[in-house]
Amino acid sequence: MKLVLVLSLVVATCLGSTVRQQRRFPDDFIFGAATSAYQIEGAWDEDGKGENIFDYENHNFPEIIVDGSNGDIAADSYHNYKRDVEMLRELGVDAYRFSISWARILPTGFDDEVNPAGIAYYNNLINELLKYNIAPLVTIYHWDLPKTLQDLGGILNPEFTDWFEDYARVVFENFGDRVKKFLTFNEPREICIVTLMDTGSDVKDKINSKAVTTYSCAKHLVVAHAKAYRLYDQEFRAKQGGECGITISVPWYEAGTDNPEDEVAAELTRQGEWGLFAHPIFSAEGGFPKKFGEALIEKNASLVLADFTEEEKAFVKGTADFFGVNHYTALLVYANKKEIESSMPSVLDELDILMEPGENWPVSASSSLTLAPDSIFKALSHLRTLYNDPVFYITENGWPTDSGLDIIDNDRVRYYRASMESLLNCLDAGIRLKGYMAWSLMDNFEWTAGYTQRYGIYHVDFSDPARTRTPKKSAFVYKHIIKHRYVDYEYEPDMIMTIDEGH
Ligand SMILES: C[C@H]1O[C@@H](Oc2ccc([N+](=O)[O-])cc2)[C@H](O)[C@@H](O)[C@H]1O
Repeated sequence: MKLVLVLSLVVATCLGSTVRQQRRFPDDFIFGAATSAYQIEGAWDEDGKGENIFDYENHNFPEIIVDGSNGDIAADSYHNYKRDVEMLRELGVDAYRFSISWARILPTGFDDEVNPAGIAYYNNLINELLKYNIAPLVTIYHWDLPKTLQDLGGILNPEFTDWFEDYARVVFENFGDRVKKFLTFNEPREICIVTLMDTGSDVKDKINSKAVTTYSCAKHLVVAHAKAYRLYDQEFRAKQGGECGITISVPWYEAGTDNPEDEVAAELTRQGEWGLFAHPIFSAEGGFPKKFGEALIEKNASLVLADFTEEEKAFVKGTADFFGVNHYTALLVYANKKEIESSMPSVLDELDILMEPGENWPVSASSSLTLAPDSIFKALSHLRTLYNDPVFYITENGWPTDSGLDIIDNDRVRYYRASMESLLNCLDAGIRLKGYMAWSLMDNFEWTAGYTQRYGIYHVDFSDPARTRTPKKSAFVYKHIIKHRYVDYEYEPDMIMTIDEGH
């Protein structure tokens, strides 16, 4: 009897692990890789491109960047786009997420002067992708605002919403016949809470007025998004047949203990960090998250949450065909425990909250970025409940390593495999997750970290004028997952890259 019990336990355990190992991604799950214009293109002033805020900042204030570098040449994708597409074919991906440089197609930021060379560049890239059945997923705005518009107040100018709508029209008109998925903005949270602080001429003033700045920025940004979405809906969708969404960065904020106060603090953090941007678009209520605003006021905050008018709420609500999620990491949240002022100004500063990674979570080359357990699943489960089960795409997810030759990037492989398990957990739970974009296709200019952090699954030699690209171990492992639709922990690549049939 005992023997039978032991045997059935062994069989059940083996079956359990076999089942776990063989969990598969459905055939229609979209795998891809992502980049953004300023981070890879280079050719900063070539063929009529206008200056953007990063050209200006990084040329004039190089001390902001860890290694004093800039994106003038970056991975030189402006001249290497055919090699980029070849890499995508090697990987066997279904989609490529890239962004349009606003100042490359509209050098002054306004739509009265369109740069034909800029349009031609993106046409060439899109056509090259389509030649090999790789679907373009286009981000309209990935942070690189034309300098001319920044000089007029940038996103804080209420007219920004019209400038963006005009720009989006040029994008839909020129590329929408072939591009079937658009993202209006990449990461409003970072635009309004982080990069807004880095750009423009008077950084200190901006930090002083950070709350007002964050809320106006958030409002202008989601209204601009809604204008572009409604424009697509009314003038382009019927003939082009595509979809339009937005990408929000969603780190997972988890209560540090079972204490209900920590759960309240965690939810306030979620709402203050990404709810400010997701709630107006995806919630049934619309506008800024009410509970978050009330909590701020209760704490005698000096800030008052300036909400949307009823008309604005209705205009913005429901303006996304899908929810793009950039997800990298998680933090544990503790109420009433803040010991130090955080270096990054935040609308949460008024609340007494401590956030830190879990003790045993592996840390990457970026100290704030750790491998947190099952955080994609936790984040998407929560978003699904809050926002009535939207369709999701993971539009970025990746792992930084230090600069250097990290071709055998085992840490990145471990991270990607953990992410894949978390994606499969989402699919098992019935979350409507349709695709995943690895950040990044190749090493690139990592904002204030310059070239000191590498996220690529292809290495780029930045000392080589040709910017030679070499696949890392993670590229082979990702390719294997895409091809076989499951995570094979036994797989050790031979490191010889080829293009398989069909691509
Ligand atoms: C590496 C990429 O980073 C993206 O931005 C973020 C934002 C927030 C987090 N986070 O963990 O909270 C991670 C990355 C950005 O969109 C992309 O351009 C890359 O730089």
